[in-house]
Amino acid sequence: MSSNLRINYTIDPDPAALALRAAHHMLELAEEAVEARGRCRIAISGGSTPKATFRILADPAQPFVSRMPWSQIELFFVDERTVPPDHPDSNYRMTKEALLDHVPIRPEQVHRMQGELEPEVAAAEYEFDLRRTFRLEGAESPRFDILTLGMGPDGHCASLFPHTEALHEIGRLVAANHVPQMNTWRITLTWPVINHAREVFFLIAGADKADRAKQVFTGPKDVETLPSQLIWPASGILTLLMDKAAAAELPPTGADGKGHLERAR
Ligand SMILES: O=C(O)[C@H](O)[C@@H](O)[C@H](O)[C@H](O)COP(=O)(O)O
Repeated sequence: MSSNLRINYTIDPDPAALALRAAHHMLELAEEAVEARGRCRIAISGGSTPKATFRILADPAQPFVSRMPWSQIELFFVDERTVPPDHPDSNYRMTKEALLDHVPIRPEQVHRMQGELEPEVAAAEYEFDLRRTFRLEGAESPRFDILTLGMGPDGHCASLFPHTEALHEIGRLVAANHVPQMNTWRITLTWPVINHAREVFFLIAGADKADRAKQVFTGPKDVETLPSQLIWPASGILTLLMDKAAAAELPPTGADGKGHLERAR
C-alpha cells in the first residue's frame, strides 16, 4: 500500500455540472474496465447526491444509455439502510427508480444488500454473495473496478459513522454497524474492502460539507471523528468530484481545473 495518498480533485460550479461530470467519469472508468478485463464491477453509495448522476446515466437524451457497457456491468452496493427494498430510505429503491428501471441491466447483474433482514444476517448474506461472485478464497478481498462514495456533513462515508464499531472492523468484508447517533443499524462494506477497489471516488456537493471536507482532506488524522479519512486506496490515489460549495475551503484548482493534495501516512 502506498505510503502517501495523492488526492486529485475537481470543482464544478453547481450540483448539475457535478452530476454530469460524475456520469462521464463513470463511463470512462467502465469502458477502461471492460477493455482491460471484459467486465466492470461497480459498488455504489446511496444518499441524495448520486441520484442526479444516476438520472443522467438513465436519460435517453444523454449518451450514456447507449454508451455504457451495461451488459458487462455488475452492480453492487457500498452500504444500505436496514429497511425493505421498497422503503423510501432504501438505497436500492433510489437506485432502481433513478437508474435500474431505465437502462438495459438484468436483475441478475445487480447485487442488492438485503436490508429487510436482521442486520447481522444481512451482512453475512452479502459477504457470502461477494465471496461467491468474486470466487474469493481465505482472506482475499473483492476488488471492485469502481467504487463511489459520498460524504456526510459529519465526515462519514459508506455507513462508517463517527465513533461506531465498524470503523474497527478489518476481518470481515461486510459489517452490520449500529449507529447510535441515528438510532439505527446499517449494512456497510468495511474500509479495507473499499480501499482495495481499483478506482475510488467521492462525490460531494453542498455547503454543509465544506468545513468537514477541509478537515477530512487537509486536516490532522482523526479517523474516529472523521471516518472518511480511512479511505486510502491501495493505488495511493483518491479522486474527489465536488461542487463549488462543498470545495469552498479547499485550495483553488490549477489552470487545468484540477486540484491536488498529498497526505502522508
Ligand atoms: O446510505 C447512504 O446515505 C450513503 O451511502 C452515505 O454514506 C452517503 O454517501 C452520505 O451520507 C452522503 O449522502 P448525500 O449524498 O445525501 O449527502
